[in-house]
Amino acid sequence: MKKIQISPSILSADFSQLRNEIKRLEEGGADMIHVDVMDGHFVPNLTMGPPIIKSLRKFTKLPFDVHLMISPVHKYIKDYADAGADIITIHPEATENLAVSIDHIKSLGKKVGVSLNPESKINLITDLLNQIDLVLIMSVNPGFGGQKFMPEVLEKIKELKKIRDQKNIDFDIEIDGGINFDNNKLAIEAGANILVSGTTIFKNNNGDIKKNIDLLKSS
Ligand SMILES: O=C(CO)[C@@H](O)[C@H](O)COP(=O)(O)O
Repeated sequence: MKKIQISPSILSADFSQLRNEIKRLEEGGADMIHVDVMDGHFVPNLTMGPPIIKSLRKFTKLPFDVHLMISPVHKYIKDYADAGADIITIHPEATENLAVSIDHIKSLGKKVGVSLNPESKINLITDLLNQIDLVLIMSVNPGFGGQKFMPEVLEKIKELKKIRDQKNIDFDIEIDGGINFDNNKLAIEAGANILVSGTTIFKNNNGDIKKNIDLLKSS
């Protein structure tokens, strides 16, 4: 079984204190830092671009797990790679040619993630799974933190895990959206090994990040 990892989403952090928030996440045992990039077009919200990632890069050695919710995405991939992203995750619907965008991310020396929205089917990526390092399953419609977990996506995770076993290939399964101390177990049992969480990590237990990360990891 793969090690369970936590990727806290800084969408729920105090933006005026991002450097300190990242330090708190590092001290609290985060395995990576999840950066939600939104363009107000692919999703109905605007967040951060490469300069913010670049300015934070020097303050942590943790990998930056960058989720690009932007369309068209292809021409911006290099900017995020140059800014210091370690994992670059894109949506199949946001690029004209998913295989070409995957190759581009690899050519920049970065790990490739592909994300599926709740309504997106696995067959969008089945043929490319052997090229992908991470599949990010959205358990909310992307755009905002603090939304309600959609349990129906657990079936998609089970199916992905089955395909991974059958094809004997290796990729991480990450889940994102509404993850809390009740559904973390369901996500892990279904096959997810990386949990993204914003609200639960930053807001629960008076913002005790270490406690919240430990609780999310224990299943
Ligand atoms: O990308 C998104 C939302 O679009 C997520 O990364 C959320 O930011 C996770 O936040 P919570 O649902 O845990 O509050």
